[in-house]
Amino acid sequence: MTVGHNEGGQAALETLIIGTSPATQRLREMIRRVARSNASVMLCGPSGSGKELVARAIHDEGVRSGKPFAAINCGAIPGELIESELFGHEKGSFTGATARRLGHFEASEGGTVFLDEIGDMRFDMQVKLLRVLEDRTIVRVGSSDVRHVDVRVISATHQDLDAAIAEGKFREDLFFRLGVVVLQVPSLASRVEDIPALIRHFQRKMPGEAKCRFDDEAMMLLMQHRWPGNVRELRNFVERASVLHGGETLGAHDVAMLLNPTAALAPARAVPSSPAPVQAGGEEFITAAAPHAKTPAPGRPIDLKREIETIELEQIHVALDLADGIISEAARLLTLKRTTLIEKMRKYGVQQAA
Ligand SMILES: Nc1ncnc2c1ncn2[C@@H]1O[C@H](COP(=O)(O)OP(=O)(O)OP(=O)(O)O)[C@@H](O)[C@H]1O
Repeated sequence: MTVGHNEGGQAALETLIIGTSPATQRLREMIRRVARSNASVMLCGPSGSGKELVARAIHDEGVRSGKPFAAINCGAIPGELIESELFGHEKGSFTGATARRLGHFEASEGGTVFLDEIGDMRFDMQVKLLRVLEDRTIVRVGSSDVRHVDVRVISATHQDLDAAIAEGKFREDLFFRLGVVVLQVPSLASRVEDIPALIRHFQRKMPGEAKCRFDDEAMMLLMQHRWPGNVRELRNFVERASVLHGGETLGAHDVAMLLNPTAALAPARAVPSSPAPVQAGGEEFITAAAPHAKTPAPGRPIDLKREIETIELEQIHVALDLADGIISEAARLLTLKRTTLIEKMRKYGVQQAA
């Protein structure tokens, strides 16, 4: 469960939402506009794209900034507890309710409640939330007193709520109430120009770690990666790179390895997840999965040569690990001539084991 309270903190939007891509500039502009109003905002976007950060930014930029901000992950709270989490309960209202407890709506009076993963909210709870949005009142569990609350509601989802509405799992009237303004938070793949600035930002936030640098090819590879985990994945990548390569300048092959950390665990991990060994020309070899052969994002060009080189480099590392660095053995696994493998290793700057 994610619950956080923030008593203000007026960071400039540019230092909070990092990036200069057109998509990020538009997003900041929308944040400024909605922050001036009190309207309910629904944030849509893939996991790790920064929806919670945007919710905090809307709160911090608006008149409620000095008041509490509570973030609640609706998907992480058991269905039977969510009502009490949000609206509170009276002592003895259910087993375990040993004392009266304020819910987040009352505790955040004057501020903002951020309901993350709203698509996971149970249908019966959706009805109760709708009443809060319509009347601005809550009723604690075990009480009949109706209490007025002054709270702004921001919600977020990475799910297709249209489909959930069509299947009868999400109330359409609640959707309209929650999404007076619907903001799309873009995926990282659709704003790759932000990547260098985001890397610097995350490096600054890791004061204990020596920074690593990325050469031009490494940066190009980072900008071509699909980032299925979005900014969260990039943050984890920067952390991994700093821990393993602090103070170094990384090239494309280092980045390829860091982007696919399980390859470094071969043979213990990479091989079992690969398809079973197959026989070809009387020789057994491993058909390794192609971890970077991903579905392209709609409308984005694919640099096929670079994709293939990334996969090739990863598989060279996997084979070398499997072969304990013995090049002739790695070449056999890759069904390459030894000299061809050495040529490829030179091309990618892969060191031969001492
Ligand atoms: N534009 C940005 N500038 C700086 N940091 C960012 C940006 N976007 C996202 N982040 C960081 O990326 C991480 C993931 O963001 P966040 O938790 O807000 O994503 P989310 O969309 O709410 O994810 P989920 O759907 O899984 O809850 C956080 O550490 C957040 O601070």
